[in-house]
Amino acid sequence: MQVVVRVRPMNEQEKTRRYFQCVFPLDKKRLLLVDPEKYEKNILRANRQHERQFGFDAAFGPNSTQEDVHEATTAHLIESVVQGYNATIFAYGATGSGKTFTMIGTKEQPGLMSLLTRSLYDKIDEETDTVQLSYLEVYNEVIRDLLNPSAGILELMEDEKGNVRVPGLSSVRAPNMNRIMQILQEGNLRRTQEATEANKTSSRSHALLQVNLLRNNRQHGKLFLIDLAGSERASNTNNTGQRLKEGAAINRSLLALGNVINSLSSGNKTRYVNYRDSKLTRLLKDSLGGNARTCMIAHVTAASGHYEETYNTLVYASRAKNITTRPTQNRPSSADAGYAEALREMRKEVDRRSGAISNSMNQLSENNRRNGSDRLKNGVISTTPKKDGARGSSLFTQLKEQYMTLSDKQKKLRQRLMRANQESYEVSMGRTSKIAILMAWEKQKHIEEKTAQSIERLKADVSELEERAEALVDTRRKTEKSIRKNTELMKGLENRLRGQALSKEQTELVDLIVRMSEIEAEKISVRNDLALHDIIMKKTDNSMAKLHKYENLAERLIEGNVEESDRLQLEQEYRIVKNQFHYHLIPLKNIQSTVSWNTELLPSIASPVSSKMSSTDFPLDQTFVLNKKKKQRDSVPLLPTLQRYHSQDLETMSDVDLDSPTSHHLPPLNAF
Ligand SMILES: Nc1ncnc2c1ncn2[C@@H]1O[C@H](COP(=O)(O)OP(=O)(O)OP(=O)(O)O)[C@@H](O)[C@H]1O
Repeated sequence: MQVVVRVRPMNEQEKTRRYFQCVFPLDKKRLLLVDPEKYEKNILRANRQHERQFGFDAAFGPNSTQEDVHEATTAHLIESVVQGYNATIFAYGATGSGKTFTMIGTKEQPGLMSLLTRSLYDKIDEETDTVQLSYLEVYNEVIRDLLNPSAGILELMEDEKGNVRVPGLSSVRAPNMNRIMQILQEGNLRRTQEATEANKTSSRSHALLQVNLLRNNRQHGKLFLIDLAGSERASNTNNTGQRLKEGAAINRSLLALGNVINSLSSGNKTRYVNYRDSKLTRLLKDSLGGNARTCMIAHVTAASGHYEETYNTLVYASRAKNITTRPTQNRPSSADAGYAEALREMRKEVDRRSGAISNSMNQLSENNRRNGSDRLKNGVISTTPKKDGARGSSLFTQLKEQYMTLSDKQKKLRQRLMRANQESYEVSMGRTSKIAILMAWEKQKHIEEKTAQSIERLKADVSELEERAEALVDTRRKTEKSIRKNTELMKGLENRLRGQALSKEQTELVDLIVRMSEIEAEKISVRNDLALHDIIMKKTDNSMAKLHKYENLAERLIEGNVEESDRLQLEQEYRIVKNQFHYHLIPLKNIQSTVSWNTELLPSIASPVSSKMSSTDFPLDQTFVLNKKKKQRDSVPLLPTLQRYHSQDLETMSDVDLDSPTSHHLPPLNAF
């Protein structure tokens, strides 16, 4: 985790109170904090150490600008997001220390939320990338959608992949920078703000802006920007009543965040990290200990009157510096890069050759026109269009355009097939887990009413998944039919094109566009395989994380030096994690039988695109084209027949390797 500190300048009120500067930037990374007591003549404390140095990844003094902070800390994170990583930036500090100023800023001095999203727009490829925004606040442990306040109170859920989600949270497409600014402004107006002693417009909630980067409509990179509520103490802000209550809630989540930071930074890998204590830590789970690139911007004021908060913030930030995260890319984008590169080159080549052919044909047509008029003069009219280069050329060009249009349609159909495949995989895995859980519970003799309700809900989930699976089978069938029909049309067009090709250039152009269509199909195939692999890897990673957690809990319980009150909670957690681990493994164990098919209409790739695929030799590589044709399979792939779940089917699922369920071995019904 990158940790930086920003010192805000003293304001008029602080100057009137005759506070003096007590934080001094020493250089670009270090700060000196001077205890105001140094200047008081207190004999009892004369020997106390009054100065302390702190070192961070960067330190910004009172005169730093928004751009300074952005350039030195967060600008490079955008590069990571474009490459497919997740990044998180959060502003920490006491009330009035400048968090909202840094994150949101003013119209004249826009903050990181605008600067970062602007640089994101500069870097993305508008043809393939889309930006989506979600904006929520956590106030008094309640989550609200800042973009759609009528959604009411939202809940937090952890899905079976361990990802934290907020169902019902709206996300809006942000086509340009102006729209982003408008969205942010609207959202900020809805944020819970009140005047406190310490800040006239104090943000009482934690605000989380999520910027999603979609590439070809799939999740690619994610940016989380978080403006935390002030870490003040109630006594300092003279708050009472509602303010005191929310102060406690703010402190609870910040305390939980502090505990998480302490556990993660202790260097003890087996130390238990409790994210569950607050909504904030649950939301930030993936960003703190997980795979995101994280930057914390701690804020302090330079004024001596806030020495205590400044000291606490700097100690908090120093601890956070010890947290290490392991950023992982969302998807290895390089595996299909060879195909993308080859296609780009081929497209250029097609344009070049088409241009050359149409030039020479225009020339030919001009000559024919002249000859024609000569012939007319002599009373002779040519009636042989096949031999007429100009007419042949325009038909050739038309057929070529038609072929390219069909090829484009084929690409879209294949992409649809790929999406249906991926979703089928996910649906199948989810269904297997859920059925295994149901089986375990239905074997129980005595079921309480509350549990029975959960079982009913789970059954409803299973039948929803089954309906979805059936719909997907239908989509696959229809799409495959269309692909097959399209393939025939393309084949017919290819034959007509070859018949029309009069020159070597035209024959080569036909080879090229046919090959391009094949490479497009291979590229989609590689992507499909990667995505399926990714789904399995994520599931495996998640199970490994559960295993790790399970081991940690087991070790702590075995060691025995746990307080009695903690022990009960630990034991309960241990049982939940143990069961989660067990049931997570089931779809992985059954992966072959669960989803053994892959579509044969996406060509199977023996080896990744080879270096010999250069723009000069692949288009005309006839042997390659012929080999590929021989390999093409025309049999219809068998789709697995979906067996719907009925409780009497329990015994038929014997391949699910379950221990006989006991009350200690029952899977949590709602933890998935
Ligand atoms: N670096 C800065 N330069 C100039 N003014 C600043 C700076 N940082 C903060 N301020 C000003 O200080 C005041 C308090 O800042 P801000 O509202 O950002 O604090 P905060 O930490 O978000 O407080 P809270 O937690 O209560 O929301 C604002 O008027 C803001 O404009």
